[in-house]
Amino acid sequence: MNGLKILRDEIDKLDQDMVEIFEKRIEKVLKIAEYKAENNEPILNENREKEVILKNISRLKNKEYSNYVEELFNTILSISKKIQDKQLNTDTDS
Ligand SMILES: O=C(O)C(=O)C[C@]1(C(=O)O)C=C[C@@H](O)C=C1
Repeated sequence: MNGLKILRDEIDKLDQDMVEIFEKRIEKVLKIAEYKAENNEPILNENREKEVILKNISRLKNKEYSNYVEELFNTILSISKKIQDKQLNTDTDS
């Protein structure tokens, strides 16, 4: 096995872990959507989003990646809101 193959296999494993974690995160996001629907809370919580981004930037060993982690979490948060919105609207329609 050459070096490139080894590295790609390692990336594949990390990607697999990320997808698993992503699905677990979505499960929690869906539960929060339920809570929000029951308590008439809006999907968007800007303060919480800022907290999530800052907390995860602070976890970086290499702060040079700060902007990338911010970009990553903005994407994750945007997906969360899409999923919550879809769930809430599907529930209302049914
Ligand atoms: O914590 C919440 O209120 C959520 O709905 C979860 C979440 C997230 O994905 O972390 C999603 C949307 C909100 O704007 C903030 C955070």
